[in-house]
Amino acid sequence: MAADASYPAEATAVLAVDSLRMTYPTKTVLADISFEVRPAEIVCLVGPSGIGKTTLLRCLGGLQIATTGSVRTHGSALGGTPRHMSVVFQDYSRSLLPWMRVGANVALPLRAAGVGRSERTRRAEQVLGEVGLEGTSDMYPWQLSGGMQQRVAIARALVDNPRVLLMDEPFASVDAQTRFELEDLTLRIRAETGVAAVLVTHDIDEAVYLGDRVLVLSGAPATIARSVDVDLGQPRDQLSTRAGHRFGELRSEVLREIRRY
Ligand SMILES: Nc1ncnc2c1ncn2[C@@H]1O[C@H](COP(=O)(O)OP(=O)(O)OP(=O)(O)O)[C@@H](O)[C@H]1O
Repeated sequence: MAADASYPAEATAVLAVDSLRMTYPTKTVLADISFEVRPAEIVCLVGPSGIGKTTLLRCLGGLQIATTGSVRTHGSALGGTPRHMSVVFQDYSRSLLPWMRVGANVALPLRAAGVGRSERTRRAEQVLGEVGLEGTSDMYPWQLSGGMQQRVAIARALVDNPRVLLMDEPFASVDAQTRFELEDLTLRIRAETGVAAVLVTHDIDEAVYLGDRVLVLSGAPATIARSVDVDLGQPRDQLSTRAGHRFGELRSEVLREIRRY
């Protein structure tokens, strides 16, 4: 796995969550959540529906403020979503702006950061190429397939060279074949850029296939019931990795933990 050479040597975690607790007016959803994410690591979050996965991801991204506890990135406390962090949501049709062309959609974070037009255009073209969408800059998102639109959303998340990607069920709205392609795209991007990712998924096989670690949330309020190290090595392959004995063991381990509650 490619570690990021530009990452400060003294820092060991791109994200450090300590004793996080989240209480909504009606109930406490998360309690005492602590974990770290290292540079270039993919951590998958799984757990039953309604357990608090999205809530946790929103707290990690500074989109929601935890009731108590802390989220630190590069050693500093979060105050909103930092520039080196990007979020990819499940619903690409709502996250892309339909009145803007693909290139402009991808370049949005750079525009917000005050990057000039020619550099924005250059970088958007480059990152569209990296996700396999060269030549689509002048199209509108609605002229592309669902899988292509999610690639545009991933390109936009990558355009400003993030150190952490937060992904909330990013492949749940595409067909099975496209899902495999986007999973492999995520692994390739991580290998090439050293970006770390926290990915929420309902699909246990996907969590094991993509993750270096799978965190299982359970209970009410939810805690991390189990952290499973995925010792499958890299690179992974949709056919041979998933058919392997160890893959089956890891999948069973995660499933057992989810079913326990
Ligand atoms: N803004 C809010 N105000 C009050 N309760 C909320 C709010 N957002 C989420 N909740 C509640 O918090 C709990 C966790 O929701 P969350 O969406 O984080 O779960 P999840 O594990 O991501 O669910 P799913 O897997 O179905 O997407 C749910 O009971 C939900 O109703």
